Amino acid sequence: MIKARGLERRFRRKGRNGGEVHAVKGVDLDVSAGELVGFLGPNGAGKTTTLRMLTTLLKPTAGEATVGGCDLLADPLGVRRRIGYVAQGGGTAPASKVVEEIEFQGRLYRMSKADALARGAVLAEQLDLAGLDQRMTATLSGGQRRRLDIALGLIHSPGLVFLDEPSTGLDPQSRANLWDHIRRLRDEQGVTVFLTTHYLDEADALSDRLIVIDDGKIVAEGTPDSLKARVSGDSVVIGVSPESAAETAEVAGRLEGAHELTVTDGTVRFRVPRGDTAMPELLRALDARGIAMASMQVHRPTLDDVFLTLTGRSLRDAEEGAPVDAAAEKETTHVA
Ligand SMILES: Nc1ncnc2c1ncn2[C@@H]1O[C@H](COP(=O)(O)OP(=O)(O)OP(=O)(O)O)[C@@H](O)[C@H]1O
Repeated sequence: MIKARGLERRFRRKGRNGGEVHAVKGVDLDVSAGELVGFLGPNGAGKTTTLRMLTTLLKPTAGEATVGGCDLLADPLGVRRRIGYVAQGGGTAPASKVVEEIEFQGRLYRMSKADALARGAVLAEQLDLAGLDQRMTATLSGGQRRRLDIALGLIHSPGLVFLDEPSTGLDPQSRANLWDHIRRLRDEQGVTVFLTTHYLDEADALSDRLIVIDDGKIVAEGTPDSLKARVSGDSVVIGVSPESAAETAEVAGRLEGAHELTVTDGTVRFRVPRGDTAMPELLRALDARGIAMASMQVHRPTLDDVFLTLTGRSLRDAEEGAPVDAAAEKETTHVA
């Protein structure tokens, strides 16, 4: 469905300070039909720029790709006919009725009014929007508006849909509901889904496969579980009194495979291959020395741990350090 080789995009910064931003630095992608792929990275990593290239909205500075079986550079129209694109923030006009948006989107794809409305009715059923066609889009809830954005992106029945940050701005319940709908698009309609996200939970819950991008380059790829398996061991955090912290660390350090040991005041942190089996042994050893444990947490590795292992930074820290102009020139309309 998607095959990209060496995709690159540079931007020239406007203004006196000028300079160049190398937003995407040679990206290779392979996505098969029926996959639900998450494209994960911090703000400013190059996700939207990659997506805009793959959807023909932005010309690559270098590289090549086929999307939906059509060559990106030689046949952009063919690509557009075969894909749906739901931009960050969507593209509905607040003063339009839902039915008008559906008709308008159908017209962009040269569909007859009757065909657009018939397809709109099917999508409304699938995306839980039935009965809302006479509502002004401004009166829809965040979740309903996001589902309408997706319905508009699917009006021409594309086999591949690109979703840019689909759940941004939604409350937890609407996000979970939207994830359900996205999963069903793939499971029940067979639509291939390529979505960008900087939410670890979204990437984890939704994607069959994750592609992680940082600073314009792919830094990892695999199922969420296989990526987590790259982080060696469970993370353990033990709380003891500050006076017994050093001795606790010494005991923990003797556990088989214990590593990344640190001590701060009364908190001892380390990683160990199997936290669940190591803990009883540690408890017995501390007990024998008369050390009382005040608290204990054992965590399976998270995608944030994966990102930290790969880049030396936590995904959240990377977000905080992201450039502020990342939102510049974001698309807010659907591909026509
Ligand atoms: N039109 C533009 N002109 C100049 N720089 C740009 C332009 N578009 C993007 N950039 C820069 O390219 C880099 C990648 O931006 P991009 O929007 O692709 O990141 P992103 O991973 O999608 O981030 P976000 O999660 O915030 O959407 C950033 O440094 C951004 O500032």
